[in-house]
Amino acid sequence: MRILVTGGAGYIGSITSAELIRAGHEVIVIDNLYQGHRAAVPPEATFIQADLANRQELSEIFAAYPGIDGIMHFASYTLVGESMEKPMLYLRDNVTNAGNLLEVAIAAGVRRFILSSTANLFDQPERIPIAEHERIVPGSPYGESKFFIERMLHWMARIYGMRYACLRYFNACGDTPERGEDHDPETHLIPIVLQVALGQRPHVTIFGDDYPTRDGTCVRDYIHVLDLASAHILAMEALDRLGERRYNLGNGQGFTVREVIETARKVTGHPIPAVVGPRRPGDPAVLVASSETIRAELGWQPRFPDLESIIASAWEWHRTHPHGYDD
Ligand SMILES: NC(=O)c1ccc[n+]([C@@H]2O[C@H](COP(=O)([O-])OP(=O)(O)OC[C@H]3O[C@@H](n4cnc5c(N)ncnc54)[C@H](O)[C@@H]3O)[C@@H](O)[C@H]2O)c1
Ligand SMILES: O=c1ccn([C@@H]2O[C@H](COP(=O)(O)OP(=O)(O)O[C@H]3O[C@H](CO)[C@@H](O)[C@H](O)[C@H]3O)[C@@H](O)[C@H]2O)c(=O)[nH]1
Repeated sequence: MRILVTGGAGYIGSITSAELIRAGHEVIVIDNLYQGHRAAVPPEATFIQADLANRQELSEIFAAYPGIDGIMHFASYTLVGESMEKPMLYLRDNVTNAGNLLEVAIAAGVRRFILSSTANLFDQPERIPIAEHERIVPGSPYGESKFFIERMLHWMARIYGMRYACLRYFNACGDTPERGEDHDPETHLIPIVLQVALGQRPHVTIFGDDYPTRDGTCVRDYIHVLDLASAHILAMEALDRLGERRYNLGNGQGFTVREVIETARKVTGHPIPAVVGPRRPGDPAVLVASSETIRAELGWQPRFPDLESIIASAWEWHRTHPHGYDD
């Protein structure tokens, strides 16, 4: 298939692009390099530097590259914490950019779409692990923006026959030997912890230790980026028979912030000092996925179920790329 990947110079998009190419698909990447890196885009992919805010330019791209079979939409503002400080970047820009993309794609006849959605749809889960039928309560403007895009897709399906899957990732992490997580500023827990191990930060700050969890720190479900990539490819290849789907994607096991730091100490052999700070607004206490639906419907199986192997894969990339793609 000829797949358009928005955000394909970013962390998850670039690794998924490489996996798509390995599976025999053709990849066209659109990225404005706001967070992405040109060097992360696989050399076999076509790269177009463009901003989804520019609908005219998007139309020109679809005209220049006819016959796109499907879209994987990763490009987004992505941070829960930032969305509590700059809500309109999320509520306006994330939604408008997705709307531009969908409108142009539909006009060009594209009818397959995979959305990077999020666990942040579930701020107050009644049951853990969280299944797809859990009540949706976005935890932040970020989560709300993804929920709105999910609803947009629903109407595009009803009105234009769009086939789509919303993949609600829990915490993406881990790297491959060639590509890794390199954000500026970095806000995600695992890369921050590894920057401490590299001597680039004096310590990691734990955002709150008074949550109702086993050690007082937040529990998250950490899923390897290659397992996310395989879910995207399986879903894209199955969309014609699936129609309209939402899948929660995680390992089904939760780890506290303290457990992540402890595992990173074991993997790196570094003491990784940690200090406790205040809670970060927008963070729910516990997010753990039930991924039974995608396992049953698509035969998806995570290849990296344990935290130690996930952190080891991230450590390998960070150790060999201490300054990320700038090395
Ligand atoms: N990292 C996670 O744990 C996680 C969890 C759930 C969902 N997600 C979602 O997955 C997707 C990818 O996340 P990531 O961690 O790889 O983020 P990322 O920031 O590494 O990648 C996003 C890419 O999109 C590009 N981009 C942003 N706005 C753009 C625009 N207007 N036009 C063109 N390109 C633009 C950026 O330059 C970047 O390369 C996002 O949609 C995010 O919300 C991520
Ligand atoms: O310096 C840090 C950074 C993070 N945390 C905590 O570590 C956990 C994980 O945080 P982080 O790695 O920033 O990920 P999340 O905020 O959980 O968000 C990610 O996971 C969401 C789904 O759960 C996605 O939607 C987002 O895009 C993605 O950024 C949270 O409890 C944070 O409070 C710390 O204690 N200290």
